[in-house]
Amino acid sequence: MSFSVSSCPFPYYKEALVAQLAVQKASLLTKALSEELSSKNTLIKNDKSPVTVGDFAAQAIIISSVINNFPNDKFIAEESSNDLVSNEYLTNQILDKILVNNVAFDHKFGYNHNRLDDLDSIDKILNTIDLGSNNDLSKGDPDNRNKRFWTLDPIDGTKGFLRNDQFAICLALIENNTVQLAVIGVPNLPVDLDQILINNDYINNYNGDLNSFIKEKTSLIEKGGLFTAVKNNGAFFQPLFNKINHTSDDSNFLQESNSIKINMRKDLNSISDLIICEGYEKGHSSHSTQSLIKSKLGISNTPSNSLKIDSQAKYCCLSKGDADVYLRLPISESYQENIWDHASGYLLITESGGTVTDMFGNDLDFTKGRTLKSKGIIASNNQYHDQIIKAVSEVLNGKIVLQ
Ligand SMILES: Nc1ncnc2c1ncn2[C@@H]1O[C@H](COP(=O)(O)OS(=O)(=O)O)[C@@H](OP(=O)(O)O)[C@H]1O
Ligand SMILES: [Mg+2]
Ligand SMILES: [Mg+2]
Ligand SMILES: [Mg+2]
Repeated sequence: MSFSVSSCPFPYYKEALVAQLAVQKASLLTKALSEELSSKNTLIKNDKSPVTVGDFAAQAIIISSVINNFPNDKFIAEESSNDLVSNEYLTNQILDKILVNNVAFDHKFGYNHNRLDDLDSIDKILNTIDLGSNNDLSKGDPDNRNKRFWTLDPIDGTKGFLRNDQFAICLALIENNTVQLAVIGVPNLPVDLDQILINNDYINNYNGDLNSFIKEKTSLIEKGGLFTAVKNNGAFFQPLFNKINHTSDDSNFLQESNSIKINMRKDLNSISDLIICEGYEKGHSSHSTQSLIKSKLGISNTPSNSLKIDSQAKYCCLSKGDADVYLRLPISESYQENIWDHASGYLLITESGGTVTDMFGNDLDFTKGRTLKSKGIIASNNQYHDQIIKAVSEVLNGKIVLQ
């Protein structure tokens, strides 16, 4: 069930290949589900957030694929089978979707290696899902310094997924206390974000049947991105649903495959030219604090300067120059960000020329357990990072209560 590649000078060569294929396979399944009504079959977890057949299936596929190739590796992943206990309907659905997707994946891409994962029973699926939390990396108050582990968000932006809007499949490898490899699949992200903005202009001035107009326009837009970053080797974009062509003896495989090297926008003329990305859900970040920060910086709050996007698709937009800053200010004093919500995006940004810090300007530490112990996230193209952090501090000092 595993496949071998000959030795390659590119760091994390085999890890990157396995991660890309696993994320692509999970993306195929979740993309199909996001267009189906039955995916709205949702459980609500103890923290009141939704989880779907797609989240569980994607987690099982990716963990199984990685473990088959790296049997000693460990995971910190979002989902747990506890949330599925005795739900026979959902467990059957998960197995069914995984088996159908195996056929679809082989048929669509015609990969000629053995299957990545080996999920053929409900027990195997549940045990695999729990490899994401049943380990010493996740329990108690772990110190994960100097350990090698993966962190996985099988569907980031589950609420966006349920709206058939933006969501992301996010996988990262942490070793030597830093994120070394990141792969993100964004099935619904337009390849060219400008097309959405152009459409918004058309839409504002359109007098006919708006619903059918939007349906027709958006169905023509090419969607789906696979983003890969390797520490000290850059960030890359390729279409998510194209065959991934790697040759094992290629020392520079990321450039040689379908992918293009990407970079954040640089050398803007003024701070008011910054395009800001924020979360879509009002319950996940403080839109009011973010508005105050934008106005302090002199950035207008128009739809083309301020994009509201679910999931780590925000980091993807920044990394290829469709936006310049991601603001995520907390809505409560007590919330701690999960490492799987930011690890992949963090490397994607730093490898495309940007910076990611907490809201005070400090680096992020992914080795302190399942959550970051810091507050807030600010990602930017670096050019005005210090000014942004200063504006955050001024706004928060004048506004002690967070929302
Ligand atoms: N209160 C609060 N504050 C901050 N973050 C929270 C909060 N509650 C949930 N979450 C996490 O938000 C993850 C989704 O993030 P998004 O960037 O998609 O949210 S949004 O775009 O702001 O709507 C979401 O990830 P998924 O569960 O994978 O969808 C959660 O881990
Ligand atoms: Mg969730
Ligand atoms: Mg998430
Ligand atoms: Mg998730």
